[in-house]
Amino acid sequence: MLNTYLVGGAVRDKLLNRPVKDKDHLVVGATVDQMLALGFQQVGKDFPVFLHPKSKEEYALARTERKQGQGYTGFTCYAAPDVTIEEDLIRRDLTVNAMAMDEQGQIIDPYQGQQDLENRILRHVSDAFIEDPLRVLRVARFAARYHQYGFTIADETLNLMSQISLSGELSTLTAERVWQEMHRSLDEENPEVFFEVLLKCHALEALWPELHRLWGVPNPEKWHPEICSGVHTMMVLQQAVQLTTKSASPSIKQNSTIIRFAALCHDLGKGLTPNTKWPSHHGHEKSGLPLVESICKKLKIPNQYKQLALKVCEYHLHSHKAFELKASTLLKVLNHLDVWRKPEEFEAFVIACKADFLGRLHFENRPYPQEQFLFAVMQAASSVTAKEFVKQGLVGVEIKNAIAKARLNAIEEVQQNFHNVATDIG
Ligand SMILES: Nc1ccn([C@@H]2O[C@H](COP(=O)(O)OP(=O)(O)OP(=O)(O)O)[C@@H](O)[C@H]2O)c(=O)n1
Repeated sequence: MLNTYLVGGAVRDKLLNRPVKDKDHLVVGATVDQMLALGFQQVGKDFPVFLHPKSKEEYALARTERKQGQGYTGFTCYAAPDVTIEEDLIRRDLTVNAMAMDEQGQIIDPYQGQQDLENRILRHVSDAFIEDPLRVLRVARFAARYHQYGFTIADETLNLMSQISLSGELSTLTAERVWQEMHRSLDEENPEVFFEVLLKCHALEALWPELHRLWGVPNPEKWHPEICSGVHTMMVLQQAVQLTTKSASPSIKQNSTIIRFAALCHDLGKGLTPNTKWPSHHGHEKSGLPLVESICKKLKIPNQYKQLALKVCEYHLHSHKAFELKASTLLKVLNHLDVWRKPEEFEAFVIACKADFLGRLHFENRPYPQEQFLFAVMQAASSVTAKEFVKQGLVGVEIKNAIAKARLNAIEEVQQNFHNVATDIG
């Protein structure tokens, strides 16, 4: 009979009454050969992890880990029947992740994880915490996820996270791991907490200087009572969360992390404004584009994320000023956004712009009639297609010109219909 325990996130989330996604099991006192003889399938390359023959859940042999080399690689692990459960649990990142549950449902908790769970504290288990720089990002992500329950990070743990960040070790993490943590954080209810934690522990400046530069960059008080561009960006991110959950359309929910990423990047250009020009940021939409490109390249971010982020960065002010734009400018923007081929991306674009508008102190509950207007403009313009002009016998460039003209007329009609709304907000 194997001596197995449920460990890690499954125990933590069970105690928090949250749904358990992955069940990880720990096996104490067994050998690789015993596991194979019982029909388990070995999957781990670096240490002995197996899949259960029926449930396919993960079972890992108890192990200790020592860091040998630099960075995220360079661990030597020792897995053998004499490794105790306490020895396995002490190598883990947080006390709330270092609990085990035996088959009778009894909790094994040598590092006071339950107490920290009750006190809503994310605390490292031992000094070995600093051996793994990924933990800086993991703890920031857990802080974002459990913020809703009132969790905060213990001061000593935050100090260790600063120590790791300032040591330069974060640069040893692969792009994929970093993006995985950022992406998972964007999917949480309070992704802004992820970035705020990274700011506090000096990881933001090490990982994304383009984003870090926004803190301390002022905006005009009239439009941005919160003043700081970094604070504004965090408020926009939170608005993007609100707009991509609950009552959002299925396609918006499906693209929620793409929209949130675009919200995060929309004002990067403000970090480049010379301080002699503050608090105005003329041209920040264009100057932000290479910064968005650079973050996406560094993290090897999927193309869909980059495409929307670039569009929101370049055209968010056009969205806010939609009622003041000429029909020809509106048509140009629709062309740039390629709404004819990507209508769903346009919906995502408008939501990200709306998050920017609402993500300001005291603006949170304002209406954003630009949303309805832009959809009406898009729909009217999209309803014009080549078909009718082909029927009339037009060919080549004549068709192109006729479509453009008809689209302009359609947009002007929508402008007339929205005339009252436009004068109200003007
Ligand atoms: N860098 C890491 C990665 C993992 N772990 C340990 O391995 C467990 C399982 O890791 P993982 O599945 O990545 O995380 P979960 O805690 O299960 O969290 P999530 O809900 O995000 O999957 C963690 O609870 C933690 O005990 C760790 O100590 N340090």
